[in-house]
Amino acid sequence: MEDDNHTPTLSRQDSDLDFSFTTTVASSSARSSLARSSLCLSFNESTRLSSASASAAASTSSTVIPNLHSRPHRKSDVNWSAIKAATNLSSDGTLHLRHLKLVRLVGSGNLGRVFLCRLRDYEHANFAIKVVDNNLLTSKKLAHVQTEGRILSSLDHPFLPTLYAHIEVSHYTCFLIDFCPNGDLHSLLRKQPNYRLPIGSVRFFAAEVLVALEYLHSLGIVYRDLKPENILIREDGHIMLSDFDLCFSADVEPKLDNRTITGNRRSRGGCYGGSIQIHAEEETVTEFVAEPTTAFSKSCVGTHEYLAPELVNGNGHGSGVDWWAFGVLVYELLYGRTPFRGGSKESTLRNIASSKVVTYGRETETEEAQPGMAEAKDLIEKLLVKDPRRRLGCSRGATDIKRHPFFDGIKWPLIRTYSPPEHRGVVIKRNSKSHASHVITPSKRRRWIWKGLSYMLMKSKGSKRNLNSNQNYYCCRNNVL
Ligand SMILES: Nc1ncnc2c1ncn2[C@@H]1O[C@H](COP(=O)(O)OP(=O)(O)OP(=O)(O)O)[C@@H](O)[C@H]1O
Repeated sequence: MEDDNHTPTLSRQDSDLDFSFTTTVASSSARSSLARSSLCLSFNESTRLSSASASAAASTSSTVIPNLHSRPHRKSDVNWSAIKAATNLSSDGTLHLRHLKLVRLVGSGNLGRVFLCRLRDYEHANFAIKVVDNNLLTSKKLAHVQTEGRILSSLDHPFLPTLYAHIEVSHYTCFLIDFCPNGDLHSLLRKQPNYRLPIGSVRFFAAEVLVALEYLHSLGIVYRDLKPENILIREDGHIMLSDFDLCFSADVEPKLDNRTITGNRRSRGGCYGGSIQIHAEEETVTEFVAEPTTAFSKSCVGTHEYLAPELVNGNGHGSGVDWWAFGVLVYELLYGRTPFRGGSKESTLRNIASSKVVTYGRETETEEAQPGMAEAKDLIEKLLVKDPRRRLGCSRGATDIKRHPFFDGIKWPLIRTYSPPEHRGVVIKRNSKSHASHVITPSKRRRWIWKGLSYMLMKSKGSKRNLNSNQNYYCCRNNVL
């Protein structure tokens, strides 16, 4: 229970904080030791953090809770409900570290360590907490932490993390986000024969990443660190992009474009059948286009094997770097290696910058003849175009990539409902909402009110017909609450 006499000062809070993340815990990192690290050679002037503001940031102590009602995609999420319940019970209406219980270390990176944690009073909701020790970071890295916090707080998408709380305590910055128990795509690849995924799985993961990138671009965010290590697999088998410290923001004007497509329509020659006639038909479709237009940065950031040529050349780059990296990703998932990898990091960069075209190596004829393989290669070749002005995706964004034949048959608005592929090393929990009963949410309370109301109506009217209609109404409400 919350202490009623609680004074929200740092010293009082510190006494009941669980600072166990300061102790050394044996790592059970889901990330393989072969994971490729990101590089960062220079920074945009606009994102540089002065040491004065860095130390000011480090010394603040606050809990920043994102607006609990501004996440439409989380409306029925049990973790979100648990956070809301814990926050409502908190004496000052905010979440503190003392509300959390660290379970184990799941991984560590350049900026900090990530722990699995739970809310003390809602044991069934798992979260990941990224803990950054500001005292250990240079001002450049502190700027990255700030970027990550800013980006995380703006996201609301099923394939991106939800920031449940941003806690600044003493010299620690903590981000509470969704926990992904199935590790990352890099570790998953390394468990597969020849580090390769079947083409159906490649299509599934690529489609989800594409939708996540489209969302980021529509917010004007260029991701710049796409690689399998940063694609985490959620409990339900869907993906979650992570690691937003290398992102940069640009202007974007999402718009609806009309496009005319010509296709063939088949029709019967009369009311009762007859010969089939084929008509050439023009159709106008309205498409969502949201590609950052003014995106421009000269920083060389990312991971060697995934860097686009314009990044390597240092001539400045825009959102096209994400579409290049997307091509490298599809290639790696399909072939178990990246297309320009050389014997050293320098030779990798030389291969990327040179006009070398993408090659595929010696795959067996049977593998190459798999349905979808020709389309996958065509997609890769259209994405791995050195000149960003001619690269697929660079003018109209994800909309153009979604229409590529490799993704034929995907119903994009329904993508969240597709069953994720099963693989060795991934345990998919089909109904991740099974622990909903442990949290009393406002919507549940409303349901109880409705139940009570329908019971009262039933008693007052005494009619079976009315009872049924009330029940039906209640069921309908249930679906929309
Ligand atoms: N939400 C999560 N659920 C489960 N594991 C996670 C989660 N977020 C991060 N991890 C794991 O923790 C490790 C470090 O996380 P992350 O990459 O975010 O840290 P970082 O300090 O930003 O690293 P980087 O060096 O890539 O910048 C990774 O191995 C990742 O797999």
